[in-house]
Amino acid sequence: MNRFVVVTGTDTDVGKTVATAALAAWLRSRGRTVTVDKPTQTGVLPGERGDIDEVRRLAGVDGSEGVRLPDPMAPVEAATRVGAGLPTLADHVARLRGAAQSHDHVVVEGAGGLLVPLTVEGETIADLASALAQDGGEGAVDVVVVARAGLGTMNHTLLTLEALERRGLGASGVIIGSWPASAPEASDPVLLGNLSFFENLPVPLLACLPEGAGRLEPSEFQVQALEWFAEESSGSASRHSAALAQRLLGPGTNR
Ligand SMILES: Nc1ncnc2c1ncn2[C@@H]1O[C@H](COP(=O)(O)OP(=O)(O)OP(=O)(O)O)[C@@H](O)[C@H]1O
Ligand SMILES: C[C@H](N)[C@H](N)CCCCCC(=O)O
Ligand SMILES: [Mg+2]
Repeated sequence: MNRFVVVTGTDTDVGKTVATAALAAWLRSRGRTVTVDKPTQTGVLPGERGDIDEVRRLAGVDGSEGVRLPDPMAPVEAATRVGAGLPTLADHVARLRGAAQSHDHVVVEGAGGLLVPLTVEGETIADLASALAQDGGEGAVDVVVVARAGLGTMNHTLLTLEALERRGLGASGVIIGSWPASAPEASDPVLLGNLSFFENLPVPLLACLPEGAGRLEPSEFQVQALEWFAEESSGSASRHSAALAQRLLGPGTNR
């Protein structure tokens, strides 16, 4: 069973945090112990609420941060601005492996998109996923890509999948971070086309999170998260989370 789920995105602000919370809530509902980690949290002051606090609130799981920096920028630049250091890749791996000792799954949320440098040496969340995979053996890591629903997402999604592939890290699937409310795909040809694009990717569309999901009450969020990852074809998209469920939860648990 896979231990680490690395949640990356096609960009910043695509819904990684809500997707991380939804994945954590889904795993928890399946009886798994889950923790979440944000290796580099930028744009948040000490005492303010960061992405992990949001995931904690929505999904009811515990969590950790590798480093927190106040400027809303990429990690290396944010660290330079305040003269702070950054954890090394080995520091991140050690912290995450520590978290994995006491949890069935560690869900890791990157900062921005796949190739944003997280360390002074320029390593990215893709390098972190590779390091965890090497450490944990084959199949120890799932990489999930969160993508936008609207115009521009085809290019960003394909670039991200290609970059993963090039690094020998197949994506386990894609999550649409925020699908506009009230089924506008019926009247919006761009959304209709994008839905078909996502459904025909070589990797599964795992979930299509409704716009405003992060504003749901946590109890409701946790109930709905099960439906977002359900196998049935309903609502806006037919979803294919069976493979991920099997990898994360074991055989015969794809519902
Ligand atoms: N609790 C929330 N309620 C409503 N909207 C939210 C909430 N949290 C985030 N959003 C909005 O959802 C969108 C996606 O934000 P999110 O934090 O999920 O992005 P992200 O992909 O995690 O980016 P980052 O790289 O900063 O981690 C943003 O436009 C943000 O303003
Ligand atoms: C501050 C922001 N919300 C993220 N945490 C950091 C995003 C870095 C993106 C860098 C880039 O791709 O240009
Ligand atoms: Mg986030």
